[in-house]
Amino acid sequence: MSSSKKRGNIYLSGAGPSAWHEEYPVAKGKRQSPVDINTNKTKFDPKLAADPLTIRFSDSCCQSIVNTGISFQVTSNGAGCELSGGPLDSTYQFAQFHAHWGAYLKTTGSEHTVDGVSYPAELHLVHWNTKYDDFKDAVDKPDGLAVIAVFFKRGKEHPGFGKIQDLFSKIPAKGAKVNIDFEFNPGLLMPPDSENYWTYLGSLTTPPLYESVTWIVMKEPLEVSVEQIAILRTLLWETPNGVSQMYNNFRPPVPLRDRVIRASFG
Ligand SMILES: NS(=O)(=O)c1ccc(CCCCO)cc1
Ligand SMILES: [Zn+2]
Repeated sequence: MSSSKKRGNIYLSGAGPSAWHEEYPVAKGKRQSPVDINTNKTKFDPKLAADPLTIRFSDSCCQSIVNTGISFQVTSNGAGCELSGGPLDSTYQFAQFHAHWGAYLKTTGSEHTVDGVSYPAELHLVHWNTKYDDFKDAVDKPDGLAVIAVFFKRGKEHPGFGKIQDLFSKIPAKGAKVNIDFEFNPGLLMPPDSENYWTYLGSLTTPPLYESVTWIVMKEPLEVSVEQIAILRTLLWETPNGVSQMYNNFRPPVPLRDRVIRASFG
């Protein structure tokens, strides 16, 4: 078994994201993610406001949390959690949320950037198009997924996210999974104003990098405390030098190519 396979850390094995194209040629494709959102080049689209994005979450949709080896992932059966309107032509069902973050005392961490500026972390709420049978069927289709991205910024504590972080100690290693036996509404993780967003056609930001995602990037970040950002790094992952704290599990922005990022606001 090659060391990169044994140490399945896609960010630290070999040259990391810049080498992904060797195994996944689509990494150099025409609709890859994440991207830098240059606010001078985004285009307001009144149609996005005419048919408002409808985001529905429920108290009973989060079932378990797992250490995927590259992030935490809260998995849902999607009950009562659906996304429609805005840039979407059909109903998408919630499947899971996870996040990406940076290193101690660094400003990087998010995957998307805004005018070249990173946030310390970025949350992804992943949904699949219900025109397909299930997530697995949808995951590699051009209109298969819709992901809501929420930037985290340092500020006041977010008790709701803290409830999820309290479970991190129970999933110390890749593959570890525990049930969530309390009500948690993922809507808690949306910023106060979720009317203003950017949207563009992109991809998964980790291998297999399928070009199947309609991205919906919230303009307003969610405030979490500096301690909560630090707690993200208490999750553990495998590295070529053994098990260590999980951080820098983000892909840096890739070229926008022939795409325009639309804004739901003027
Ligand atoms: N960072 S992301 O939101 O683009 C994202 C979402 C979902 C997956 C899972 C792909 C499973 C392939 O079988 C991978 C990445
Ligand atoms: Zn992600």
